[in-house]
Amino acid sequence: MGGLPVNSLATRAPEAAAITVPVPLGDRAYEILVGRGLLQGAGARIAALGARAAAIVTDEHVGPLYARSLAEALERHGLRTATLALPPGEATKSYAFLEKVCDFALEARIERGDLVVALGGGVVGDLAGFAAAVVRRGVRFVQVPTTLLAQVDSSVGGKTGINSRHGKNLVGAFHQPSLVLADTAALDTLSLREMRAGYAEVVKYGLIDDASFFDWCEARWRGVFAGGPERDEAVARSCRAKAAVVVRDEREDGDRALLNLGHTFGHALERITRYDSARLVHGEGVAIGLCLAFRFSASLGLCPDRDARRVEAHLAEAGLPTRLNHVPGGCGTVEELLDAMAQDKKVKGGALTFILARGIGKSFIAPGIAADEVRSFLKKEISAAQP
Ligand SMILES: NC(=O)c1ccc[n+]([C@@H]2O[C@H](COP(=O)([O-])OP(=O)(O)OC[C@H]3O[C@@H](n4cnc5c(N)ncnc54)[C@H](O)[C@@H]3O)[C@@H](O)[C@H]2O)c1
Ligand SMILES: O=C(O)C(=O)C[C@@H](O)[C@H](O)[C@H](O)COP(=O)(O)O
Ligand SMILES: [Zn+2]
Repeated sequence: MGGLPVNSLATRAPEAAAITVPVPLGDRAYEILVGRGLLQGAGARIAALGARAAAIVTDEHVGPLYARSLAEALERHGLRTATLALPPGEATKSYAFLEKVCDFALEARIERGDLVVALGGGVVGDLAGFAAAVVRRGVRFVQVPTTLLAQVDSSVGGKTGINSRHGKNLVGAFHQPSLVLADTAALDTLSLREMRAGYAEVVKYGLIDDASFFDWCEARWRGVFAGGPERDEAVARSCRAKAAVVVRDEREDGDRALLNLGHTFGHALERITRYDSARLVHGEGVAIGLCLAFRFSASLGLCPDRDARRVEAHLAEAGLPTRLNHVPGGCGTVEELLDAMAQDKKVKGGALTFILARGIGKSFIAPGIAADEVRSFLKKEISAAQP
């Protein structure tokens, strides 16, 4: 990783005050720190965990921007470091790259008391977190999320894993990080497409159970994108919402499934587009999935049409795809979509579980949804999309 990092820590403003969101999970409790410029103090904060070495896992976009300065900061605090930069994109969440990350951590002599540090988006976080869960049957890890999606969602809660040809995230483990450091200034270098994708997961929290947060999103979303105080507020509010769910149901025996709102459809679309980030990224699948979940709820007579329209209008206003015909290269057939959904982790006794809504902020878990209900809804969605 040659050359000067574009966002060298040396050129940054002094460390800003952090908003702290606690995740009180007993002996695995940890803190999420949110703030502009937090990477500046990352060396001290990570060193305080007491490790002697850190294996930094990043990708080839994020590495040149932030990895060298993070490694130097850790080394200044006495940690030995090694850095691995992986190809960016969803296809990297695979068996092949899991092996590479595990071997890298072992070659770096990462012991159980040491750290894997995931520096990047959700792809790096899920993959490196899973490697940390299985190397030596579990080493500690730190999340340093650098996308909006990773800061508001994937870095929190301990779901780690990779994709399989059978479906999304089908191989993985629950493994909580020891610390999450979300420097919201890191989002200044993120593409607009990826900001939008992450924003879909922000909106999701409002739709699940916080209508006033959805109102706030409608009024303030431009500040989140522009990097105003709204950005830190959106990240912190999202983390608080997610932490509250994770603390009451860490392993998704119940309520945690609410965080899957929009994902039954979204994950099916990711599989159909073969995890090709050029066609569809996770947050875009979630945006379409949120709209479908609301329209499906409305079609079942559960949710007012006007709420479904409001969800779609807001996501479209923020530049996100909202319909099946917005998937570049096509969304597949109804049967292909149903086939992909059949591998969803919420399936029970062969029947689909959906997260549906009675309105904005009124989502609920709906088990036992008949495939025929979904089939006729998808047929209507696809035929409505035909020119
Ligand atoms: N574990 C969970 O609870 C959870 C939650 C939500 C999503 N996910 C997973 O997260 C993944 C998606 O994560 P993502 O949206 O962060 O995608 P990503 O990790 O692919 O990152 C998106 C792109 O942005 C680039 N990038 C990252 N940070 C950057 C920065 N600061 N500046 C410039 N470029 C930057 C990356 O290189 C990549 O090209 C999916 O695999 C999804 O399944 C997991
Ligand atoms: O943390 C959770 O729980 C979520 O469901 C958050 C989702 O945004 C995320 O995409 C998660 O990876 C999906 O989990 P999965 O169990 O459906 O694979
Ligand atoms: Zn998600």
